[in-house]
Amino acid sequence: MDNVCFQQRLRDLETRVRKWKFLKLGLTEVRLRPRDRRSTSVDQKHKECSSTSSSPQHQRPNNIGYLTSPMERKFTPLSMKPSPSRRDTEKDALEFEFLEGCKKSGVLDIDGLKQAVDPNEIHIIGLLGSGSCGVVESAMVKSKLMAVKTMYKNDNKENLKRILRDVRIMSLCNSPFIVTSYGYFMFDSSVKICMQIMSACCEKLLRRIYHSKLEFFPEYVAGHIVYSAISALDYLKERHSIIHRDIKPSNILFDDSGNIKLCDFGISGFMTNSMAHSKSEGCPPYMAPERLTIETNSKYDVRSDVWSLGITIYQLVTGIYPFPLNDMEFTTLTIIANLNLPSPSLKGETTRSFSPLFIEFLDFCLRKDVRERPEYKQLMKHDFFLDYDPSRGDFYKLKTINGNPSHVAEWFNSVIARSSCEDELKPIPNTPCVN
Ligand SMILES: Nc1ncnc2c1ncn2[C@@H]1O[C@H](COP(=O)(O)OP(=O)(O)OP(=O)(O)O)[C@@H](O)[C@H]1O
Repeated sequence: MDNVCFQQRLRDLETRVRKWKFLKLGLTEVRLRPRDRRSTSVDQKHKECSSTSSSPQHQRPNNIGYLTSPMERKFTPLSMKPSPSRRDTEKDALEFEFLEGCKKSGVLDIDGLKQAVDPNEIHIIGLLGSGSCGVVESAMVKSKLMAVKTMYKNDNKENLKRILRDVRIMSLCNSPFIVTSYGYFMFDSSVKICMQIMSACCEKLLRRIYHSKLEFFPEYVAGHIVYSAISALDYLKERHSIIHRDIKPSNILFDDSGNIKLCDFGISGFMTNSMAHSKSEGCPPYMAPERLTIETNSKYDVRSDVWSLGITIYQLVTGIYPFPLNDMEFTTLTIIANLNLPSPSLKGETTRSFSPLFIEFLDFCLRKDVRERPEYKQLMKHDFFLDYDPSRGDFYKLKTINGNPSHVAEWFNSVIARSSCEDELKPIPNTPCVN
């Protein structure tokens, strides 16, 4: 018998028994909802779990119940190991990548200093948000305030793929428009990514604005988001041949100095010949028409992220998700995918006025027919994008004070000051990706 496989199975068995003992000891477990693509900025259940403990050792994953109890599992004796020809080679490769990744586990690069960190040195402070793959918490590590994303590993191949992709892409990226990773920890049943802490995502801000009846995102803030997001997406494409595939309000983050960065690479993909070749999941209400159409959903390019950014920006400046949402997600997706139905446009917007340049830019992003939708390089030549490019000197719309983009920071801090953090938990009616 292949020694590596035997050891792997033994390790799996040990892990299961350990988790089973853990459950038998009577520690309470809250089962995670079945996987869905919904992400909420703050999940009350997780908040309760995380606030009870400050040690990561006691932060038990809350999804282990239904997937790991040996009582519910069909146990395959070691002698019945599938023959090599029937083995899932992709899963083996992922397990191998996981084992390789373990070698760098616990080595954090904090402010240019690489250091080995013990998991006990992660002191959790509070919950920042949660998504379909795990929770994000603020934590103090070696006197540095960080965001720590914990993703729980199970036997599902897609789950492992997603975790490894997030780790790999976060470690690769070095852009001022992407959240910086300090390093990661890999355990038998979970992975923790330590990253730069941000103040709030656009979804949280939208909820605060909506419930406190403030003005939705002003055009100049939208311009700043467009500039930062397209710069990040173009960097991912040009430098690493990566497509994000999950652009939506909860994956665009602000810090209180007004910087805007992308996060969450769990469903990003590597492209060949500039094309993505996987249907992969995403958040359907933000998916481009070509990703919702059977003939084209396994061959699309970065222009599908341009669409998702367009929908996100439309929602931020109007407060409205531009397609009718009802119980039937299918109906919404059919409307998006139907090229004969009109695209959303700010032209018809009567409650607020926007510049013709902004309206035109968003109309380009929201062209339903992908062949008519521009790529990043074309969008980066558009005057609306150029207005927010700081390297354009006098033409730069956001005049800086002492080198700081003060306008965005001022707007962000005034929204936070004039709204309540409880509002971050309250969904907005007719908006996707909320609980
Ligand atoms: N670096 C960070 N600093 C502060 N908050 C963060 C950070 N990263 C993530 N968050 C918060 O946590 C939320 C969930 O994070 P993330 O999207 O990475 O999780 P996920 O499980 O991959 O979710 P999704 O279901 O959207 O794919 C974000 O919407 C954001 O509010």
